[in-house]
Amino acid sequence: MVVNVAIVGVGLVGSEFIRQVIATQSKKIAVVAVANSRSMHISDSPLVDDSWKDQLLTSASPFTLDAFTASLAASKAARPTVVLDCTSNETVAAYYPTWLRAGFHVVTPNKKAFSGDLNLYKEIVQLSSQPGSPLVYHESTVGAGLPVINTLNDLVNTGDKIVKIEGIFSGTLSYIFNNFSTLDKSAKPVKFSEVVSVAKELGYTEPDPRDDLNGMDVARKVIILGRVAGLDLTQETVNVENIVPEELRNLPTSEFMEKLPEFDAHFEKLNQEAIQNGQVLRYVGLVDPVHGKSSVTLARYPASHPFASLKGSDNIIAFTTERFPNPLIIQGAGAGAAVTAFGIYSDILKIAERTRQ
Ligand SMILES: NC(=O)C1=CN([C@@H]2O[C@H](COP(=O)(O)OP(=O)(O)OC[C@H]3O[C@@H](n4cnc5c(N)ncnc54)[C@H](OP(=O)(O)O)[C@@H]3O)[C@@H](O)[C@H]2O)C=CC1
Ligand SMILES: N[C@@H](CC=O)C(=O)O
Ligand code: NA
Repeated sequence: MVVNVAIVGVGLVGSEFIRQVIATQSKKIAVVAVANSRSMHISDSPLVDDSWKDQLLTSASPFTLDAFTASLAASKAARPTVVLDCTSNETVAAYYPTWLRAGFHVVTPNKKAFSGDLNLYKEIVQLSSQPGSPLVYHESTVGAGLPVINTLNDLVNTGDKIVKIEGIFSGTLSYIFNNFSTLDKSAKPVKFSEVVSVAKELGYTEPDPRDDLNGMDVARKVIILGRVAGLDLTQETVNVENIVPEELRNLPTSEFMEKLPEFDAHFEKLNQEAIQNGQVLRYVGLVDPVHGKSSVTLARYPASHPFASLKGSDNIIAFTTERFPNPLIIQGAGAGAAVTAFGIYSDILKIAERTRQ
């Protein structure tokens, strides 16, 4: 079945998703609406080229969630409609119950609804879990397009018992520490602030890189995985190590990037302490249902550990379960527009498949 897709948020990820749909000439997906924080463009026919960018730029329709939703009602009568949230906004995330009640499916890489208010999360699960109810997919909220949520759901739904989920869940922090903290003597030494700037330029970071460095992005992923595994995790119940120096925590984003070089020596000291012990620094998330101690920490690993040999912006997620005492491991690129859009694209194809008549 062809599904209509209405996108809120056409930045890096949203626009890459549209590019992939157009490039593959999808027969299952018709992108019919685009919006950013200022305006919206509702199209009479599916987008087939880049002209939506100009149409959105010159659109006279200001974006509001209510107006956007009302304009989708007509298209819903013709086809199933998926609202795709490609913002990182909490107000947009809090609107999912309204969309679900209106009969729209929801797909998103936005972590806020699944890692924020527990009541919102439970309401979304409840509204999307009745027979015939609209569907919610959020694969790209953890490990971008890597099949992490799907695998965890399969483990849980088939009755496996989760013992531990441990990994490097941040493409940004993986990239930063893989390059900054290495035992490879042939690698060119880099300054911490330089490697953060490159991660931002490559599109791995959150709009404000402090949302990665303060551990909140990883904590959100730990909370999402914990909740899918059946735990009522919240930001209060996950222990998070914030590595943003105190002095930089309340500055505007641009000033933060300007001042970060002043703290290069601090990060280099941490790095040298690890390296002199034959270890590297890695920023690691842990879901621990057995001991109830889920956490995010900057830890040290010896060269022999799988976390020490990661490359690029790869994520690694190890599920230890009753059936997999030797962990089931998923590894690969966990950030960047292309792989995040891939996760969204495959989620929407699942909805197209499940709504086939
Ligand atoms: N980049 C990555 O590697 C990954 C990203 N993600 C997630 O994907 C999502 C999108 O990331 P990315 O594309 O990099 O972000 P960008 O900042 O590039 O784009 C965000 C888009 O959302 C729009 N937007 C923001 N607030 C609102 C609002 N209140 N109402 C309507 N539109 C709004 C922005 O519009 P405007 O331009 O007008 O502000 C912009 O179009 C985030 O949730 C991120 O966490 C997940 C996995 C990996
Ligand atoms: N900033 C995040 C993007 C994906 O969630 C990351 O680096 O992993
Ligand atoms: Na994923």
